[in-house]
Amino acid sequence: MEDTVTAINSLLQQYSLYIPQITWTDVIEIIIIAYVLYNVLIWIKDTRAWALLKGIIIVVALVMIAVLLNLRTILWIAGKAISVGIIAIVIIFQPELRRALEQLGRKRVFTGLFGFDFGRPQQDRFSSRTVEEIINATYELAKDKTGALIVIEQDMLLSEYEQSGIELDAVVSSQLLINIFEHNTPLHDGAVIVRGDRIVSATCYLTLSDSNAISKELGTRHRAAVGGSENFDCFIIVVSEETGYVSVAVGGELIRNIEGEELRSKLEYIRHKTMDVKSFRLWKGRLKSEGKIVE
Ligand SMILES: Nc1ncnc2c1ncn2[C@@H]1O[C@H](COP(=O)(O)OP(=O)(O)OP(=O)(O)O)[C@@H](O)[C@H]1O
Repeated sequence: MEDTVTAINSLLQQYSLYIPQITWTDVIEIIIIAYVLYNVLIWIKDTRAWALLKGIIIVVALVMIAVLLNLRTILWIAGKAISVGIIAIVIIFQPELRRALEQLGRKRVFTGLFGFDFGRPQQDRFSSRTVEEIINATYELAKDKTGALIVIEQDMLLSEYEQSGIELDAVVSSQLLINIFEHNTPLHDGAVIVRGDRIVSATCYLTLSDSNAISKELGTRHRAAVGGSENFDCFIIVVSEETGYVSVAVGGELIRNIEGEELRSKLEYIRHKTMDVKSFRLWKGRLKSEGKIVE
């Protein structure tokens, strides 16, 4: 065996070829870098950074042409512009970078590894009665094409959104939810925040998402649902005034036009566990493959 390895090595050396030794740390590094790059590219694709990336590719192509033609003045300007450009990118994309870091912080990798989970005690988040009340209200509102935005708190406290609205402290009931979103009533605008079995606030303002992935046919209500779920780990239900479709958003992703049974199964799930982006994507994929959602 050793003879074979030596023979192969001398053969490679003869042709000036060199195969580096790959250790298990190299493999780990390759996996980590591939994972990080993949996620950065996905993030770029879903934000304004996508247009920026295309701009950078064009600039790099122009610089390469300048190198080939030895255009020294242009190369000098490009060299000086790089450091300023990097600072400018950080300033321009500060909101996206902040959101990306927040999303990273929300991933359960570290809490799982080191055990510092600041979540609540292991008990049901809300009762199955609350699930039924939310579902009844949602589909009643959908039937009448009354727009609604219901934010269900998971692990992260939604105080920021809560404070932007009018404080309530009422047990969740379908009648109350329907009443809140009734047109031309003082509380119908904005979102309702549900914490446990109670509605804590109405007319709340959620941060609008600036994601390019949101369909152009959707307006600010859906954009607010996506934006709200980008910043916090909440589960958001949207009823469209235009179509009567029920959609849900988690982690900046939206599933449109879902059926009551699907919504019930997910609300039952988050009664006991936190729904994160990964499980939401898996659910989205399954619904798509089963043809249960229309996009
Ligand atoms: N940032 C926000 N936070 C909470 N609610 C919002 C926000 N922006 C808009 N809304 C709600 O969305 C309503 C406007 O919805 P709009 O028609 O623009 O959205 P849409 O996504 O097209 O929904 P629909 O299908 O219901 O028309 C507002 O009246 C308000 O109630």
